[in-house]
Amino acid sequence: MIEAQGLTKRYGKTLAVDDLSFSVTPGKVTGFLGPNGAGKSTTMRMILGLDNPTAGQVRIGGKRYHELHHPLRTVGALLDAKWVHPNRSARAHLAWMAKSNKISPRRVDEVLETVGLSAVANKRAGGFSLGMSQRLGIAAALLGDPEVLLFDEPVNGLDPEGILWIRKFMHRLAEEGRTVFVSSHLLSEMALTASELVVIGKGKLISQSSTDDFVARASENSVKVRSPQLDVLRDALTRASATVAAADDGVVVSGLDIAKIGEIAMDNGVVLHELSPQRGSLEQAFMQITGDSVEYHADLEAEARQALAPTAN
Ligand SMILES: Nc1ncnc2c1ncn2[C@@H]1O[C@H](COP(=O)(O)OP(=O)(O)OP(=O)(O)O)[C@@H](O)[C@H]1O
Repeated sequence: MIEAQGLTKRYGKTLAVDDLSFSVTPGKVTGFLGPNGAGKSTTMRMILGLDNPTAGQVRIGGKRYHELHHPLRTVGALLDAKWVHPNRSARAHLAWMAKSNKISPRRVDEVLETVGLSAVANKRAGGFSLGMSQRLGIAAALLGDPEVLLFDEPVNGLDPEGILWIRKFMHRLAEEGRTVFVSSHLLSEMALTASELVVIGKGKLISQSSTDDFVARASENSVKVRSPQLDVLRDALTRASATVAAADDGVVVSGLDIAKIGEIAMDNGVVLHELSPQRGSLEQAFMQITGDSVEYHADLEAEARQALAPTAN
């Protein structure tokens, strides 16, 4: 469990993180999203005690990072996959980390096996591909068998196979009951990986919710309708103040809920071939909620406006 309360970080005039409160619970993959410069890396560094908050605090399992007796046994992190001595082998790198953190050397071969690097364990890490380096970084994060795992942009630059591997691996860690907190720019990938989202903009919290709710709240409520009597239906729906737009082989209706559209069709003796809710993508939701030049929706409007407003207030 990670809990941030009023977390704030100022670098000179830049307010990188601004009164941020959120929680990340075990047993799920929680995505950490925000436009460039939103403050994600700064937040992760504060969680890991690499940066001190200007105000507020963040706790892991109820403790600040500096209060943890064996930090690597509580929280593991992948921040920079290339952070490894290039001439050291993968095994030597992990053995050095294990030793300096009083972790059993047996764990080294276990984690190499877990991330599928056993066959190259004695090869120079400097010669690793990005995907292999990411796996080595993940192995290092797993060394202390921690309950909490943080990954900053773990799929950046990976090929589809590498991305799929990371996605499945995160799911597995969450299924084991761990707390998995992962930032990424790849929204479509995040939609498949994370069931929960913390979204920030300009250092402030915009939303914390399930991924499904985030997309649903931001997507305009619209319904796809197909019918052999579209003209009759279009007139009836328009009379009921719905907006009807042509789409492929049918129409997309907004302004009425799906049940009402079905009832209007029935009242007018219209046969329906399709009546289905339309869902936006995480990309659309993200652009809508974090972009400056768009109309915000429902209850997110006030939160998003506030979060995206200039910070000099
Ligand atoms: N050490 C630092 N000194 C000064 N300003 C910093 C420092 N680290 C971050 N910042 C500033 O704080 C803000 C947040 O940066 P941060 O790297 O946390 O954002 P981010 O969401 O991780 O962005 P990206 O996705 O582009 O990596 C930015 O305006 C950045 O320029």
